Amino acid sequence: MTATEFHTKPGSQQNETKSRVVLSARDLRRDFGGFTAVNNVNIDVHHAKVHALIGPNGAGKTTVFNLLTKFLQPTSGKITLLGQDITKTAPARVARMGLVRSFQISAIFPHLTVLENIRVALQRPGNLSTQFWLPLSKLDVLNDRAMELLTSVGLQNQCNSLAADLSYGRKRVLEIATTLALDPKVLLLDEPMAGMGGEDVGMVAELIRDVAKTRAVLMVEHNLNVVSDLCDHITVLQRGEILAEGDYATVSNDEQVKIAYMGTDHD
Ligand SMILES: Nc1ncnc2c1ncn2[C@@H]1O[C@H](COP(=O)(O)OP(=O)(O)OP(=O)(O)O)[C@@H](O)[C@H]1O
Repeated sequence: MTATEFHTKPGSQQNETKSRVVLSARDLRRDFGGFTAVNNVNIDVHHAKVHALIGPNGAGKTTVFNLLTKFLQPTSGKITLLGQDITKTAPARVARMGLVRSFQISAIFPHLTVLENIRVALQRPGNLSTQFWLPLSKLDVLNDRAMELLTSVGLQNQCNSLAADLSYGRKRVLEIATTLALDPKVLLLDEPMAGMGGEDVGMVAELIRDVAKTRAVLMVEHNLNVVSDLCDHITVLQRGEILAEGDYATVSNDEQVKIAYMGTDHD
């Protein structure tokens, strides 16, 4: 199976046990002028699960991400985070409430070391941002926590390397680690495997699996091998609306999904 073909994977069905919803969207809609990019979208993201948002180009995945993180305001609908209505809440406040979005590799400071990158990220939740005028050495209190975080993502041996010198995959791991410094309850990842080779994909998939043991992960992902291996629940979008949802076995067996992906109704 190639990464873009949607085939049934025998034995890939996973039990979807009833669990706690931490992020939900109801009747989400977003218009751009006269064009409706997202319509009637309902999503429930569960604690300790990996949820994928997939669909062909232009399906509305990025728009849904921007709506959930409040970078875009919905035309209508309701978004709830940890039981609180965030439909009209500003993005910065939503992030402080625990909904954190990964900003790809560009979010890393390339000329700081790996450890310094994490220390900078740790300043935010620790209210140390007002201490920017202090010398970096004053931030040594953060080293223990930073090393703990780096160890948890397997970057402890690169702690003194410049971020710029890391491999592409490790840069992505570092970037995810900087988001973990905010201790998110829900982590949104936009194409975390984009541009990666097989070995790096395996490393980042392992990290995401680990991260999702204690928080919800919602990810846009084009690589269907990754989706089938990693994701507990999948929402398939097409032309801004939900085409199918369920575990991988369910959506991969859905005739509408096969047609959307293959442009045909046979395997
Ligand atoms: N700011 C905007 N103004 C007008 N149209 C927009 C805007 N943002 C997105 N769209 C349109 O909304 C539709 C959904 O776009 P979106 O980027 O959400 O899709 P996507 O599923 O993320 O696509 P891709 O996989 O190609 O990134 C597209 O037709 C796009 O052209």
